[in-house]
Amino acid sequence: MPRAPRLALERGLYLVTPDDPDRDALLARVQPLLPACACLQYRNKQADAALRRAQATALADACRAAGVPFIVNDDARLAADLGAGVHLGEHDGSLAAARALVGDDAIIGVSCYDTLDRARQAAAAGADYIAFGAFFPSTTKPNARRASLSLLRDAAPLGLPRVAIGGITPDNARPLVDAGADLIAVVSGVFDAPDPLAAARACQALFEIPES
Ligand SMILES: Cc1ncc(COP(=O)(O)OP(=O)(O)O)c(N)n1
Ligand SMILES: Cc1ncsc1CCOP(=O)(O)O
Ligand SMILES: [Mg+2]
Repeated sequence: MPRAPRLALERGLYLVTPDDPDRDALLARVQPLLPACACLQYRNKQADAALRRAQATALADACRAAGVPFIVNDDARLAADLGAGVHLGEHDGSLAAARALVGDDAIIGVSCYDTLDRARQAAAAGADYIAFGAFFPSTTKPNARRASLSLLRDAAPLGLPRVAIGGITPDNARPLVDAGADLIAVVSGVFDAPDPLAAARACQALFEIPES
């Protein structure tokens, strides 16, 4: 029987934060975008533990107020302390250890990169979503390994939400959605856009069913 996450994951934009060195500045960049997000991930690969905790706490409060599921990258301990979900990559510990920390109701997402085998293992271990990518060259993570579109289709029988990541913009995301991505995870395609709110809305609009 599948577990129900605390806040159900809707299809749409999975916004991921850039490496901002300031708590209030990051909050000011993210907060206006929350109405256009299905989900937010706090990711900061430059910050020390104190800044990460301060930024994650501020974002967790903002997400709670906006009704947006909140996920912490890499750090299940921090996620557990904030009542958040956690995203785990291949170097971020086991799903079982994270589950023991965050509890049964929290969302745990797993990076599956370019392999269906990893997705099968994540599904069997109780992941709440599986993430594939990078689908395009990424300035945020230039050395990310690349994935092919067919993976999104091939992962459908696993029955979990499929997340696509890596170099995604409102202009290149359509084929990912058509191939079955339930969420598109985006950093620079929103935050580096001339108008981040317009970019976020354009990503979210890709999931809207056109009126007939
Ligand atoms: C939604 C989503 N997908 C993939 C990743 C990448 O995770 P990981 O491989 O652990 O790399 P880092 O993000 O930790 O550099 C992600 N964070 N989110
Ligand atoms: C964390 C991560 N994993 C694969 S690509 C990537 C970075 C995503 O950022 P961007 O949307 O700017 O390419
Ligand atoms: Mg990681």
